[in-house]
Amino acid sequence: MSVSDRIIVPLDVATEADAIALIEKLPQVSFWKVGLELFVSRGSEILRILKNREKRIFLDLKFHDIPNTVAGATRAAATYGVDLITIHAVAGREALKRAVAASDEGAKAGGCAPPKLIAITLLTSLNSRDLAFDLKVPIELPEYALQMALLAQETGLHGAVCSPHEVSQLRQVCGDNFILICPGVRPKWSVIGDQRRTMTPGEAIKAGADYLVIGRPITTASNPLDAWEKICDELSSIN
Ligand SMILES: O=c1ccn([C@@H]2O[C@H](COP(=O)(O)O)[C@@H](O)[C@H]2O)c(=O)[nH]1
Repeated sequence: MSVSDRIIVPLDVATEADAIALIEKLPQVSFWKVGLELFVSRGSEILRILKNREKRIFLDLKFHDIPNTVAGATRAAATYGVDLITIHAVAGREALKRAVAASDEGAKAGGCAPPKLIAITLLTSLNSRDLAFDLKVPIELPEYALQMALLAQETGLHGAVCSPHEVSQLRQVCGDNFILICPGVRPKWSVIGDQRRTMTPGEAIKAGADYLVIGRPITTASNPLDAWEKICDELSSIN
């Protein structure tokens, strides 16, 4: 896989027209992420658009609900023939197990390959202080992220989303076949914004990430293609 195939760019926009404009500005991007904003505002049409253009799709709707609802949502999502689907690990063991079974059912119904199911460990917009004082979770953040990843692995999910800060430990414990995806990636020249656990693209890949999700540093740049190429150059120069 080339370095550019390891960068997933989110379509965090409100309309298909804005999404298509972005896709056309960045023809080299092979992997796009559809998240809550676009899916809630426009529904599944964007998935058809991306498939027609032979793009890979990360459907990042972060399901978090009771087991029956998570299973139903995963079954429906799996009918679209997307590559990756996210579920919050904190939905719990039963919800994760039910999602695994439902994903196969959905893919069968849709006549497509089943997606890889990816657990959210802890949002990259949260830091240790948020975890301890606001969420009242009494364990250290890296240990919490690891436990969420292990729960996902035990229940049959294929990978996890974590920040670049935890990825090396998760790689060591979960092994090479567990897909690790890192948002919270910021080139040195970009603005950090609402992300709290960040590293540069090179650092995140060196730490063990399979894929990087990089949005605003590319999508809000005055020239998105230049920003994308700068990041690809940084990644090509690491050994
Ligand atoms: O823990 C998480 C899980 C998902 N995301 C998503 O990734 C992108 C990041 O975009 P940036 O503009 O690079 O911050 C965004 O779509 C999030 O919904 C995440 O950031 N952290």
